[in-house]
Amino acid sequence: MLRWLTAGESHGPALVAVLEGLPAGVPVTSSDIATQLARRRLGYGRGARMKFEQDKVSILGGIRHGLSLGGPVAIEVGNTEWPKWEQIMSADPIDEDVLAGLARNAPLTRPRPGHADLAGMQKYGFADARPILERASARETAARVALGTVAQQYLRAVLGAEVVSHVVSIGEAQAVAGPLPTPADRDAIDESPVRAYDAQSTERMVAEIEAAKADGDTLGGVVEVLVYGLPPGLGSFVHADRKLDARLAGSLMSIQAIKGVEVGDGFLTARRRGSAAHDEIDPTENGVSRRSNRAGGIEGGMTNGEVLRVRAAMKPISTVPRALATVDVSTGERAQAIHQRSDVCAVPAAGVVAEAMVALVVADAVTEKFGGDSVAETVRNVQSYLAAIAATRPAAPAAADR
Ligand SMILES: Cc1cc2nc3c(=O)[nH]c(=O)nc-3n(C[C@H](O)[C@H](O)[C@H](O)COP(=O)(O)O)c2cc1C
Ligand SMILES: C=C(O[C@@H]1CC(C(=O)O)=C[C@@H](OP(=O)(O)O)[C@H]1O)C(=O)O
Repeated sequence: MLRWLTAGESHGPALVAVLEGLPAGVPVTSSDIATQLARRRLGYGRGARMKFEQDKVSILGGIRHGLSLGGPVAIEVGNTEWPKWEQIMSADPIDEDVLAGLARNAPLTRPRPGHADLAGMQKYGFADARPILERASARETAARVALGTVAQQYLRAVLGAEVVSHVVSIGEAQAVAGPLPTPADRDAIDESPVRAYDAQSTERMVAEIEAAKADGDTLGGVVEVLVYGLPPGLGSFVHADRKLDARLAGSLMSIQAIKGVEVGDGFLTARRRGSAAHDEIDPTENGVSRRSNRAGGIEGGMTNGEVLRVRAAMKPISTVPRALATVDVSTGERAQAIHQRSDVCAVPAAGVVAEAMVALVVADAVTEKFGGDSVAETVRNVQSYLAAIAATRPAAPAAADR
């Protein structure tokens, strides 16, 4: 079993992340993590903060000389913005007069519709949105991406599995239909400013973001995550909390601003007849083959050996420059919601975060199925299972379209 936790605020000194349950021998370096964190920062439509802030990675425990030790892995992602916020976000009490003199510390009393502000202020008893937005902020996703990097390294080491993501739509700009991207397409996707798979979609999505920005508006969209190289049988049908599709949906939905999740063809499948909804199976000389992968690689809460395919829908950013109507909680009067700087669209970044969440959930399911205190032991267990099911394994994953 893998367990993980993050802590830290958006403008605090650092985010911290802990991953427990990882076997010994997984290759991980701080530069692997920094590379993934840099991918999360990219993307057309992100706000000013992405340009001037850096993610400062330190591995604090669980790794020695580039390999995991079997104990909890602890990672710190420093917020380089911290010096500007040191007094406002100080853990220790600060002199009231000093605080009162800081313009940035003025209470935020005009909650943004769509953000955590108002319900959070009510729930935790604050008259200021600052203590709410600091933790609700998607800054926390940097810690998730750090953990996801470790999970991806584990999946690669024990199964040779690879996680890929791309942006399917931004606002009304939808990617053109075509074959699914593979791990070989990863660099090309990252070179697209919106992390779309083809140049034509990139151009339309960039134009969509530019139009929203010019209108003082924001945008959401849909990302897709694919995992190549998974064996059949991860997850289970036997109980609600062991179903892999349910676990993937929950973890994707836990990403800030994600409001919908699809497994395989998802909502489209609901419109089809049964004869056109499933993936027919043929025997082959060395295993089986499926004619399609509409199920997205999951049947009965378990992987079936096809490419795992899930989508997550992100709502538009709620800090809308053309500010939305709200109430000033200090006066009870009508007001316009807080707006300072903000992202116009963070869908490309959300795809990188979604990769991390999928990697963590799948890695957890792999530890359950194959156990092992070291990578070598897990690999032995994987090999023995694969040999036992050789006759009914997919010989080659079915082709599917985006
Ligand atoms: C990568 C990423 C960046 C985000 N950037 C912003 C932002 O700049 N401004 C904003 O208001 N919301 C942003 N959000 C969304 C908010 O964090 C989110 O809407 C808020 O925490 C409320 O949670 P909910 O939308 O899940 O209900 C971002 C989300 C992600 C995943
Ligand atoms: C800092 C990050 O994202 C932040 C997520 C976020 C939000 O409300 O979720 C709001 C913005 O922060 P600020 O209000 O300080 O400009 C984003 O920049 C990050 O992703 O590293």
